[in-house]
Amino acid sequence: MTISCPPLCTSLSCSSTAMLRAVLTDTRWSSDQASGSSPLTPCCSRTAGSLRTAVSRNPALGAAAAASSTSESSPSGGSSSAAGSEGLPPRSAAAILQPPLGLPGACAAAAAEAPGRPGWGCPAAACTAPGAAGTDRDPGRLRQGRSGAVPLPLGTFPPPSPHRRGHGPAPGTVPGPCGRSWAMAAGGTLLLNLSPAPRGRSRQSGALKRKLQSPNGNPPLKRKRKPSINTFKKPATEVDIRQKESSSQKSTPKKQLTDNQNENQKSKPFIKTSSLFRNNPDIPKIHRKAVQQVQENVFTTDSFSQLDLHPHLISTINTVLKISSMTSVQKQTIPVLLQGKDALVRSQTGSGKTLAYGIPLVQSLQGMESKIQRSDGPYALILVPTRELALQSFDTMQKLLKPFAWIVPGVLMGGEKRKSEKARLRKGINILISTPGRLVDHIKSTECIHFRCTQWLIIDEADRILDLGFEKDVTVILNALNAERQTRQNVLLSATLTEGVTRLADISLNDPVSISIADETQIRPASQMDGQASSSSNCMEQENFAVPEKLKQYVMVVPSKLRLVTLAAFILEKCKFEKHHKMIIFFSSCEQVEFYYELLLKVLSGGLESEQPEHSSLSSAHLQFLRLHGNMEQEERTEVFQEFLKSKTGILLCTDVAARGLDLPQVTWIVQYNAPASPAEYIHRIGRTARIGCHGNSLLVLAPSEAEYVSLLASHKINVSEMKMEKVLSSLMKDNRFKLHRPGRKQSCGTDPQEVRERATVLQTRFEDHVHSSEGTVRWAKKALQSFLCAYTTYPRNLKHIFHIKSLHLGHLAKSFGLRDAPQNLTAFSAAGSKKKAKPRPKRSDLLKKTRGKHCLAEILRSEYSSGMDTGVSKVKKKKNQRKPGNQQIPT
Ligand SMILES: Nc1ncnc2c1ncn2[C@@H]1O[C@H](COP(=O)(O)OP(=O)(O)OP(=O)(O)O)[C@@H](O)[C@H]1O
Repeated sequence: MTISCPPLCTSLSCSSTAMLRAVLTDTRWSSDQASGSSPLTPCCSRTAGSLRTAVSRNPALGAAAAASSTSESSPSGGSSSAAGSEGLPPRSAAAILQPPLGLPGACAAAAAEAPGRPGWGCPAAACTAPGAAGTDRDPGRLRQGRSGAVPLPLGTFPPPSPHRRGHGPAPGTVPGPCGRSWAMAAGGTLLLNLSPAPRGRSRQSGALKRKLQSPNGNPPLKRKRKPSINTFKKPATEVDIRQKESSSQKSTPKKQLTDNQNENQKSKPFIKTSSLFRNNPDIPKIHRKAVQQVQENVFTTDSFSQLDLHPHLISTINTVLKISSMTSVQKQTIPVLLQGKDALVRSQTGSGKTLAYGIPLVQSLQGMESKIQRSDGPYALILVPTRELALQSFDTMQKLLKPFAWIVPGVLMGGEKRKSEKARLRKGINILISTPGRLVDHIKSTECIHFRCTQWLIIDEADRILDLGFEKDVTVILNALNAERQTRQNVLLSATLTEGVTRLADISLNDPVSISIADETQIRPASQMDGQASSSSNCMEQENFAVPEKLKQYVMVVPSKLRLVTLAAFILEKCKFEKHHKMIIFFSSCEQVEFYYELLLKVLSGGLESEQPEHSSLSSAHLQFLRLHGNMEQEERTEVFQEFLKSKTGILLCTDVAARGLDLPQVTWIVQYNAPASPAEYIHRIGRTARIGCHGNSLLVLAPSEAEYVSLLASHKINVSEMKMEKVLSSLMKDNRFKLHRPGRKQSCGTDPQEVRERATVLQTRFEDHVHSSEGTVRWAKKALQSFLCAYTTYPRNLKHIFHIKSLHLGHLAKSFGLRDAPQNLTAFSAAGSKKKAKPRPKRSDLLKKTRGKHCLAEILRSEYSSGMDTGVSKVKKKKNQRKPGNQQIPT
């Protein structure tokens, strides 16, 4: 069978598509040609490069970070910590990560504007782009800024900066564009401080700013507090917290304090605990259109025996897999594939797509005229994006092949010794399941691998395989297949077949049948598809994905400072007090997973109880934490996967490595602690629960500045209900480990909001105490925070208005990593040991060439899915002592 490709479509601008087309028309595409064309790589390079350059070249980072700190624990008098939350306008994380004003070439919003995805705008262009206007690197703004303060009529408020939505103004100030403050001056005139604040004059301008913020001309209270000598050494006691809380309750607004009152404050004992509940941005009202979700009928009443299948195969399905009737996608897909046709299959998560291709594959292979020999090599190639999914698919194929023992399945997935994989390939594998990276590695280095008999190519999670920068790998694989055999049956599957896949399908599938369970016309023959090519791609552009019927979706808007305690309260509520829950929590980077795993384990699971024997009777022994991410040793990764697969309860902290395809039974809650990069990824993450007709729940945690994400989901017909943070926090009332002991206080009943806050503060203090218990843990927290910021810059351009690094408040964020202050040395990890002088910002073309910067971000994204051969990323070793935060080696 020859794959006939349609004439070259001019609308296919994507280079990868062109590559693939060339491959599929049997033009041999050299890997050299292919190598430069992955759009992801240069963008990663650019983003990470920009970030690294910005961070490492900015000598003022420490000062900038200090200015954004929010903790009350730091000494005041000119020290860092007061500014962020207690009076001065918050400094965004972008400011910390960006080059200083006035440096050559520092015009662009380096970190913030630098994209990590194909098609993102060039950083140089960003200085004139609307998104960049209003930053303090905007040349236009600078010129304007030199004119100094601009009086506005009374009551005239400046328009809020698009990137500071939801941040409430500090007392006496209104945050303005460019991260500057609008101050209420005497006489009721609003003054905009537009001075660009050159570095040498920052103290002066800071003083001016403080004066402007204080109506009586006095510097704000924070600046007048007496510094503590023993800032971080003495752990906070509950008495400290109580005093802190009561003083904060009684205190009048800062701007109304007289000097006398300030003196009183000075005499109070130093309090180390942060003010979790003050100066948080308002939680915006969630406006969401009630949308009709796309829903599919998962089940049919038709049994497998209605199909023309081998009786042993039917009995295996019934007895080994314990399945009797077909799901909709199976009913639609199996007959099509049995007819030898190509197919493009879309059906909701957990609807049985694996068997939809597995059953016809086994049926066709077992019935081949000349019996399959092991030495024939692969008859079928199944590509999947992750190792765990490879293992899972292998497991399913093994079960299906039970009665047909002469057909040998095998898996190549990285992380295993290449030698043993080669030996297995030499012996012969008839159904080869692999991740693309690992297969390419073998194509290049294993002589015995061949595809002379390969008649099936199945790409599961096809959209993911393409958008992860695997195009190059897929190109190499298709080249290898085409070189040895021209005819093949091709199948692409996913719950979210996006536009990119449709383009690939147009060129890679031969007269395919498009099967989409949610569509009204569920099966469209290839002939109809040809005539409707454009409408088909329009349908994909719309990207309305089906959501399992019994899945309840929630969203919770939580200010950055409160994220960690709220997550902890949620875990306690579901997994300790309600019990019988099995939960998956998604984070945006491997470092965060490692960090939060240790932290939650220590603080919630009673790891600290040895240090606090009085609480040992309140052990949370039921909480079983596990973690899974791409930087773990494969052996441990498999162990964790198997353990979570079999367990009935537990909490798995993971990256998107677990987002696709994994069928983990009895998962009741999916928590997305960091929002996914696209609605498609949202669908896959939540799809780890409510599978095959079961019930399930999901919770998406958003910052106030990210609340608009809800509308975005609604535009894809995804409905979420709001869950209130206060309600989640109130579950801390059930855990007396976090009770603040006040002498003479009666046992409270119900949920006194003040007591909830006290308990949240106690819990936050526990987190902070643990993080600050050693230098290693502090460094680890900073590294996790840095990786979060790095990942934050990779949101695609069309989501930048929601997830913009400029919207983040570094000091507040630091709290959610258990840090008492905004970190002052985020450069440490990228510039450690480097004594190079600050260089002018490299040109974009240079950034594209640089590989060092590329590694940072590319590894964050790709290490999750790598072949396991050559990442160069520091692996999390299995040995216990190497996992201890204190022993953590920070890669430079
Ligand atoms: N006909 C059926 N009846 C009952 N259960 C089934 C049937 N077919 C498959 N299953 C079970 O449904 C679960 C989900 O199947 P599968 O993993 O293939 O879903 P999927 O559609 O590939 O999901 P995802 O899109 O997340 O990859 C599995 O546990 C599988 O054993």
